[in-house]
Amino acid sequence: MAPSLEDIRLVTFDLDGTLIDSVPDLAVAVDAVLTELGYPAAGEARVADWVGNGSRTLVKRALWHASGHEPGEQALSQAHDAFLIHYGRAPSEHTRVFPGVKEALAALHARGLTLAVITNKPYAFIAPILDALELDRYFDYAVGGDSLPQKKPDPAPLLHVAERFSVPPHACLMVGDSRHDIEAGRRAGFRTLAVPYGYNHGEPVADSRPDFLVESLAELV
Ligand SMILES: O=C(O)COP(=O)(O)O
Ligand SMILES: [Mg+2]
Repeated sequence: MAPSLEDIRLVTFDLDGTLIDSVPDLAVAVDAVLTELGYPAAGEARVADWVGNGSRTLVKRALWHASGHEPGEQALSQAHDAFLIHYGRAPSEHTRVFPGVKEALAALHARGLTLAVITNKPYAFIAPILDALELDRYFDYAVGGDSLPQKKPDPAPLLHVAERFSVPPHACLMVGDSRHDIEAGRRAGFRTLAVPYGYNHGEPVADSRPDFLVESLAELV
């Protein structure tokens, strides 16, 4: 049964793994960094396991896997800078919108709900990607992983958006693909909805007990 959104006024969406399949472009950038450092490419399947805690953590996991030890802060910073340059060159070339997403966003937007993106991805990449995939028109606001001192699973980015639009948390819904999204939503007092098709680190998102679970966001229409 489709979740009832009757008293929901604000919907916040995770980006990577929920709205967009971004791993193909993330993997190109990660693999470019690894290759420059003389390591073998990691490939999309591994990169998908490493996404979700922000770009610095993504690069840290890639270096750790390649070298067999935890990278030092300086080496990590250099590799992360290189990643940002590579990813910034083509952040949406092979990235696709998941099925059902556009229909759901269009329908919710038409109903007059406020829609926002809350991702752990750096803020600078959000607008270029949303523009290129023609999703920008649906969103009123976006928060990146570097917009505030805290990122998901901390509830702060969610509470920031609720406050920005003066909507009480119980009238807000967080939509995501991973435990971090559901945990952030629960801690913020939002209702939570999960999709099972994203990047959830081998841990079914149902295990984090979202209020709703849908196979596709088309079920929201
Ligand atoms: O880890 C990232 O860079 C982004 O992940 P998110 O959009 O799923 O929050
Ligand atoms: Mg995600």
